Amino acid sequence: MPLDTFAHERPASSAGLFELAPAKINLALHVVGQRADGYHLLESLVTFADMGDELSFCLADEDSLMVSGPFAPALSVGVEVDNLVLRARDLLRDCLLKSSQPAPPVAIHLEKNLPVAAGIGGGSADAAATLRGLLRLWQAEIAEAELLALALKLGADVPMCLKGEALMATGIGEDITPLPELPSLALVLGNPLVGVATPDIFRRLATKDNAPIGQIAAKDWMPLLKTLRNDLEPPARSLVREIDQISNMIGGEGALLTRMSGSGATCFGIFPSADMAQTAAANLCGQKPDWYFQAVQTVGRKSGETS
Ligand SMILES: C[C@@](CO)(OP(=O)(O)O)[C@H](O)COP(=O)(O)OP(=O)(O)OC[C@H]1O[C@@H](n2ccc(N)nc2=O)[C@H](O)[C@@H]1O
Ligand SMILES: Nc1ncnc2c1ncn2[C@@H]1O[C@H](COP(=O)(O)OP(=O)(O)O)[C@@H](O)[C@H]1O
Repeated sequence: MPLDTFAHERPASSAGLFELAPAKINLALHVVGQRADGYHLLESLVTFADMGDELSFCLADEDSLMVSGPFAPALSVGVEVDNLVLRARDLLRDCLLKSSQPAPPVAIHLEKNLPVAAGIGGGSADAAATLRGLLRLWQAEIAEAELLALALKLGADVPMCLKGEALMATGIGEDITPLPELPSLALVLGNPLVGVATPDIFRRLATKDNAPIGQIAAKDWMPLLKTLRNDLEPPARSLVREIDQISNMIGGEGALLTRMSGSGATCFGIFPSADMAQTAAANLCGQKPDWYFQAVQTVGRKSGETS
């Protein structure tokens, strides 16, 4: 028997300890420099959706990972060993065994609801949810700084996904300042289902020392967000021509603002209300049934409707 079994069928029961791996949304992303190792220095205003991949964890006789859901097929090639869920499990187990904490075999089920290589951090969110879930399942303890360091080994976005709250990320994405004042927003996410490799987009950047976001002291978030950008948008638009189209389609439904998240190709629109976002997503699905459109509400301070 292989150590990790991998299948796309939903298991008979997905009972077990549950973790949501919410979609990450970069409301703004400024590239402000580059480190000697090639990683880029960012300032990014990040929030998280109320939906995402869904993971469950059960103690078992042997380790396994089962993947189901609409985007499971997108993970089918070569990801049996590379899956960030397995990398997170193995890294955490190694770390716990060093402090003599037990980390017995576990059956993991991943319901892949988020498009893959889409700029909304599905893999990073899965890795973070695995760390959170296994710590609970194994009733293990680890200092927060050590956990964040472990998360960073899995990817620059994994520490922020561990937090799952509105925040400002600096450094390569790992320096996190919570932004509890950021309101909950009604968004529509749209993706043409063209996967984008993050390194390709960073490589195509024309300028790496762009104007920073700087101090945030906002009361009126919409005017502030309109002054901010995603510096990865021009290189992504030049690579994936559908980004123009999807952004215009979301804008045409009455969004107050449209932007791309992360390295793309997912674009989002901010809508005045959850009802308007739901209607817009339904209209967009009707126009392009083969693309991905999803209305979401982001985490954050509840402040009624977006102005
Ligand atoms: C661009 C962002 C914005 O939130 O999101 P996604 O588009 O991936 O969702 C992130 O910075 C992605 O973070 P993550 O996907 O965890 O990146 P990693 O696995 O650590 O790195 C993948 C590759 O992206 C590039 N990279 C990543 C982060 C960064 N600050 N500078 C970089 O240059 C490097 O080429 C690296 O080899
Ligand atoms: N559980 C996972 N979910 C998604 N992608 C994964 C996962 N494990 C490994 N990957 C790999 O990580 C890469 C980035 O995926 P993802 O996190 O979805 O996109 P992005 O970095 O654009 O937000 C993909 O090319 C995929 O092969």
